[in-house]
Formats: sequence, C-alpha cells, structure tokens
Amino acid sequence: MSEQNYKDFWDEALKEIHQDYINKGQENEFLIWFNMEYLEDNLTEIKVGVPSDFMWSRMVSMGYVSAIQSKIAQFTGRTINIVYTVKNNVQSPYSPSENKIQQNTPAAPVQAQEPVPQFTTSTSTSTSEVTESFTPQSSAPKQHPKLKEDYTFEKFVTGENSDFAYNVSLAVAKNPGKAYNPLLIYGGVGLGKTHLMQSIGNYIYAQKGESAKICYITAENFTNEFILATQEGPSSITRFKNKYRKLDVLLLDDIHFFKDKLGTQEEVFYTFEALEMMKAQMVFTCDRPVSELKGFSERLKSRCSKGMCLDLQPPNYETRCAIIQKKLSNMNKTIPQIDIDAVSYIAENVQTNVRDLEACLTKVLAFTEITGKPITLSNLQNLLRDQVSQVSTENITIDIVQKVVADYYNISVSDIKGKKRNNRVIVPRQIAIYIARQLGGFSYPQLGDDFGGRDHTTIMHSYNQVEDKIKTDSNFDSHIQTIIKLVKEYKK
Ligand SMILES: Nc1ncnc2c1ncn2[C@@H]1O[C@H](COP(=O)(O)OP(=O)(O)OP(=O)(O)O)[C@@H](O)[C@H]1O
Repeated sequence: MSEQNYKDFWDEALKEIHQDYINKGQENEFLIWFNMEYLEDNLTEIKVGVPSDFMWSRMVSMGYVSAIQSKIAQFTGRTINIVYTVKNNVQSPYSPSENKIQQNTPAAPVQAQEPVPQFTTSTSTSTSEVTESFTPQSSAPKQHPKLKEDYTFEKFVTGENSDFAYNVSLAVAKNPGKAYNPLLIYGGVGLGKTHLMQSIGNYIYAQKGESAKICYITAENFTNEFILATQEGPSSITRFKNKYRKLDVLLLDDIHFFKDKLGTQEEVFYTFEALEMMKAQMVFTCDRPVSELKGFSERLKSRCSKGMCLDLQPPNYETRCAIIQKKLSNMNKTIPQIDIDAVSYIAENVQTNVRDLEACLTKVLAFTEITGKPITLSNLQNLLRDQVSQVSTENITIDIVQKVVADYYNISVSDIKGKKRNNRVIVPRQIAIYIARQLGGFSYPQLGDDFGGRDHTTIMHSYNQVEDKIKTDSNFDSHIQTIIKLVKEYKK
C-alpha cells in the first residue's frame, strides 16, 4: 500500500465533518472521535492509525468510521474499507491536544494507562476490517451468529426496577416453551429490553447449541423480509413461512414497528399460532404496554399479551452506580479522577436510560485515555454537557417550569395555572407541580399560590399522582426525564 489515491478525499471528508461538528457546537466530540492518522491506501482500503483498540472499537460502533466512509463514497462513488493500526502519537490535523479540547484541567500527573481490553487485534501492529475489529480473542464458546455475546444474564445488572423482569427471563431461558409463553418485555428506550431478550437466546444456545433453532430478528427486518418474499412469489413465501414457523425460539424485537402494517401483522399472527402449536418459545419486546399499541389488530394484541408481560423501569441511582461499576469491571478499567467520584457524578446526572449512561462512560474513558489526565469536576461537566445540565437547580423558578411544560404539551401557561379541568391540561399541570417541587424544592403552599391559588392539599395530591405514575409507567417516566432536562437547559 503506497499510492495515496484517497488522501485528498480523506482530507476533504474530515474537513466537512469537522465543520458539521463545529456548527453543532460539538467540536470536542469531533476531536476525540476522529483522532485518526491517514497512513496509506490502495484501491479498496484506507489504513489509519488510531490511539488504541478501545478507541477504534468505539469509533466503529458509534458510527464515526462509517460517517467518513459515506462522505468518501459521496465523493468517489465507491465504498472504501477503512482498516486501522494502533499507533502512538497519532498525527492528525485534528488530534486532540490540551488547547484544542476545551477543558479546565489543572496540571496533574500523567496517569498510567489502563490496560486495553482483549481484542483479536490488540497489538500495535494490528490491522483489521471495520466489520471484524471487535472480535473477542479467547477461545470463547461458540456464539450464536445473530446474538450479541455481551447480552448475557451475567452482564445484566439488576435493581428494584428490573429484578422481576430478570428472574422471569431467566426462568424462561431455563425452561423454554414452558414457563411463560409468549414473554413480552416492554419499557422506554435503552432500558435493557434487547439485552434481556438476547440473554435468553444466548442462555438457550449455550445449553443446547445448534440443536436449538433460535432466531433473533427485529420487527423491521421481519417486515422487510416478508415484503420481499411476497414480491418474489409463492416459493419465497413458502421459504419465509418455513423459516419462521419451524423454530424453537423466536426473539422478535421492537414489535411496535408493526403499527399499521396489517399484512405483516397477519403473518406474525399465523407464525405465532404455528409456534404455539409446537410449544416454541416466543419473546417480544415493545416500547409500551400492549394495551397502548395503536394500529394493531385486536387478535394480535391479545396473543402478544397472553403470556407474561414485563415492565422494565429506568434504574434508580444505586442501580445506575452498579451498572457503571459493572461496565468498568467488564472492561477491566477504572476512571482516574481527582476530587470527584466520577461514577456517582455520572449516575446522579444521567437519569434517562442505560444507553445514555454507557455513552457518558465511553466519553469519559476516551478523554482520560487520550489526554492521559485524570478526570476533574470541571472537565466532567464539560464532557457531559449534553447530558448534564450546566444550570444549577438553584436558578430554577416555578415560572420556568410552567413555561417549559406548557411548551412541551403545546398549551399555554395560563392553562397550566388556570381552572380548566380537561385532561389536556390536568396532566401537564400535575407534571409542572411535580417538577417544580422536585427541582426547586418549593413548598406545597408556595406552589399552591403560583398555580392559580390552589389549596396545598390539591398540590400535594397532584404531586403524589405523578410520583405514583412514574413508578408504574416507564413511558411516562421517560417524558418526565425529558422535561426535567429541558427545564435544566432552559435559558431565558
Ligand atoms: N441492567 C443493565 N445492566 C447492564 N447493561 C444494561 C442494563 N440495561 C441496559 N443495559 C445496556 O444498555 C444498552 C441498551 O440496552 P438495550 O439495547 O437492551 O435497550 P432497549 O431497551 O432494547 O432499547 P431500545 O428500545 O432503544 O431498543 C445495552 O448496551 C445494554 O447492554
């Protein structure tokens, strides 16, 4: 590889992406994740140097490498593979340096680098295809090709939000087709539905190997395959039916995607009937309870909910801490830090879901790895500013909360404060009361005054209503978390 056919395209791609990030006010992010040195290319691939295997795996899994690939494809009309090698002192015009990355890091001793996790290509001369760069090294037991090997019961951290879901899922895995069938796991985004579902598949596969016909598919892919089979004609449809109706375990992810797709729903229904006859285990995930699914046939809804329905709630503070600790120990890493407990800080401030927790953790680890510096409160705040509000809750007023909630629900502030009693305003009003008390600590009488002169017992009732609903309805809780974030970010 010596000719540099793609160097100009590479430079141009990076330049454009860099500008996009600057426009979004996210240059820091760019400096961390596009820290690649262009080394050489041939007709089919470009080779880059990156600081570590860990960074590369994240660059790939978080879509940064494919962002460059698609830019280059726009220029050249070709998709070029990008392969990597680990290199000390990556020389890129965009390499993060102390003056490039915005931070308030006091001078601190350079910390020893944590050991990088074990990957197939973990040596400094490793080169790997994009799609192959994150393969575990050990002689691990055989892995089901469609299931993520990280999605196991061992790696799932339980807390009061998920204990029951975990135990039921484990029971299903130990006794497929018998314990709870179908099993439906529902809840908001990033809360571990797919993780639990695939844990069941991985467990059964580890027990039974290839003798168990296990299929994991998203509702979207199922739909696409079905449409394609229908277009291709009878023999393809027969193949499709044979594929899905003769399984031992069907793991169907995100069934809310079937909304309004009545033809596909019909096919799912018959697949369901066939699998039930054969006592095959079915596991579904969904972003809400079945009763709230719109655009679904009643008979499919009733089939989906006739076994066991599990509600996954967002983890509480202690569980969030435990999840971060577990992720660190799985990667064999710690967070070098000064005057701050980074784990508690992240857990306290990132309350949305586990995927967001993971993203924050990745950012923090990347920062310490690249700069070699420990984390301090100010650079934590800087790094996580998208997730964590810069605004102290001391600045939060009842007016702000009312305004944000009113905007969110597209009603007026006077509706929130007023006397109207229709559902369109009652729930937002209760939410505003709840959030104002949560964030601002206002007393019930004070809230009563600011919410149209209401009695403090009415305010207390509203507050309790929201608090109770949060405990039982994860979707509702996600809305509350989003609004809280908006309130914290609110700038007059
Ligand atoms: N309790 C947990 N313990 C450890 N990791 C978790 C836990 N819950 C979620 N995760 C991790 O969070 C990430 C998101 O989880 P997952 O994809 O299963 O969420 P999901 O509920 O299916 O989200 P979506 O609805 O967006 O598909 C995954 O990397 C998963 O491993």
